[in-house]
This record gives sequence, structure tokens and C-alpha cells, in this order.
Amino acid sequence: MKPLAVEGVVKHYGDKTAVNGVSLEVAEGEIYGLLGANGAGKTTTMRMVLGLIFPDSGTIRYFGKGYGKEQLSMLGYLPEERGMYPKIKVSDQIVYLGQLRGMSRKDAEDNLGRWLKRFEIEEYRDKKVEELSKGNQQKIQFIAAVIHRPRILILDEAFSGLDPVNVELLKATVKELRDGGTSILFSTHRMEHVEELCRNIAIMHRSNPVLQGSLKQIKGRFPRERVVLAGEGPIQGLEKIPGVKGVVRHENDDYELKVANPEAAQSVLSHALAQGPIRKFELMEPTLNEIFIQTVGDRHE
Ligand SMILES: Nc1ncnc2c1ncn2[C@@H]1O[C@H](COP(=O)(O)OP(=O)(O)OP(=O)(O)O)[C@@H](O)[C@H]1O
Repeated sequence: MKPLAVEGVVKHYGDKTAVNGVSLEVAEGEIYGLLGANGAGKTTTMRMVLGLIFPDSGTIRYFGKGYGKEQLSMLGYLPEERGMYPKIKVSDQIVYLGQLRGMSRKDAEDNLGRWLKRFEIEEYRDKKVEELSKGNQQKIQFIAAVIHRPRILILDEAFSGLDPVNVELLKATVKELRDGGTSILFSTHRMEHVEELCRNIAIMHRSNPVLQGSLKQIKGRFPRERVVLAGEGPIQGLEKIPGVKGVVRHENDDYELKVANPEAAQSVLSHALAQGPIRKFELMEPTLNEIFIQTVGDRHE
């Protein structure tokens, strides 16, 4: 039984269709990437999963069951917008939120202590949220989402507002939660984070899911059009090879080319070898960023 199974959910706001038939499943110990341009319907989908709004049609099942009181303590949410009370102490807010989701005061306090230590912010336990930096507020918001050990965690732009060291810290935490069995629905505009963390993804565009599946399968469906090449000196005439669309980067005898097909890549290699030894040659798979731009960009008016 999948921790989270969304089946054909639709949501309208008046005449506007915000979500038009999204289906997805998140397994135990899986991070599922929900991607899309602004206004694609990601937040609306996540809010339906959280039971904050209800779909007009379609179903959402949590370990095989519909939404109810039991699901409240099963779900954790890190919203994109900060939602903490600025004037209230960190410990009071987090412990209260933990208790709301069924924890004892003692358990919530102990767990808060562990998280503050993990995030190296123990000194802020008794500070008001407004006294913390933006990045530390984001860590507190993260703790608020996980304090009650949810089995299904919804993360919307989890790493925004953090410096690179803290991004790594939170990324490692998300991986630990995944390895501990948490099912995570992860939404972001940062494609490199999706590449690193997610096994399966859905790309939404204007309320519709337009590309869905495992990252590996999706990448296999898109042609390899980028060649990375380096010799021991400059390589002449690369742009004149039939099938080469252009040299997109050239730095210190390192080249990156766009090619029309794999045959053109082989011609590039023979052409380069005819001029001397080759240090590097690779026909690269497309990045998720390229796939995203191609998928969503092609549909933009
Ligand atoms: N409460 C609402 N009332 C009316 N329309 C809404 C409401 N919430 C969302 N919408 C509309 O539904 C569509 C999907 O919005 P949603 O917030 O789900 O997109 P998103 O993918 O999360 O975008 P972003 O990346 O900008 O956060 C948008 O066109 C938005 O204007």
C-alpha cells in the first residue's frame, strides 16, 4: 500500500482550472519531484494532498485510506511562504505544533532539542522568531514541518533563503528522512536539487501534468545533443563539421558543442583525433534544466 496515491485530481477556482487531472504515487523512502513554471498548479496539488482544500474530482489515498483526523499527524508541510508567528518564542511555537499533531509536551520538547542541535541553532530555543535571521527562520520552519515525525512530508522550495552550507545541511537532512522511510513530495524550481534528490518526477504546465516518470527514463527519451571535448591544444574547424549546430562554449581548449544526432558526435571525434590526442570526449545526456525548458518552453505561447 503506497503512503501517498493521488489519482486524477481536478481543482477549479470559478472558471479557472488550477489542476487538471494529476496522478502520482510516492513510495516509502522516496522523494518525488513536482515541477512546473509559476502558476502551473503545484501549490494547489500540494494543498489538496494536505487536506487544506478538497479536489472537485479524483481521489487522494494515504496508506490506502481517505483523508481524516488520522492523516493530520501523518502529514508534514513546509510551505514556501514563512508561516511562523514573529513575536512568539521558537520553543513555544514548535512544541504547540507538535502537540496539535498528537505529541506529548515532553516528546515535542525532546525532539525539538534534537533538531536544534542537528541544525546548530540551540541558542535560539528561547528567542522570538523575529529575532532570527531569515535562514535560521527557515530552519525553524523546517523543524515545524518534521517535529511530529510525519510519514508523508511535503516540501515546497525547502532550500530557499539558505546559504550554500545550510543548503547542504538541509539536503543531507532530507536524504536522512528519505532513508528512514519518509515519503517526500518535493517542489522546487532548482533543477539541480531535483537531479540530486528525486527518483520520479512530474512536470506540470498550466494545470496539466505534461511529463511524468522516472528521471532516468525521461532522460533516455530525450536525444543526446551535447558533446564535451578537449584535446591537448586548439581543435580547428569544429563548427564546419556536418551535423554540428554550433560551439556553445570554448574555454582553454575545452569545447562544448551542440550536435544534431549521435552520428555527428562520432564525426566530431574523428575530426578531433585527426588533429592530435584527445583528453576528453563525452556525448552528454540532457540536463533536467534542458528537458524542463524544452517541455515547458515549447508549450508557452
Ligand atoms: N485561491 C485561488 N483562487 C483562485 N485562483 C487560484 C487560487 N489558488 C491558485 N489559483 C490559480 O491556480 C493556478 C495554479 O496556481 P498554483 O499556486 O497552484 O501554482 P504553482 O505551480 O504553485 O505556482 P508557483 O510556482 O508560482 O508557486 C494559477 O493560475 C493560480 O492563479
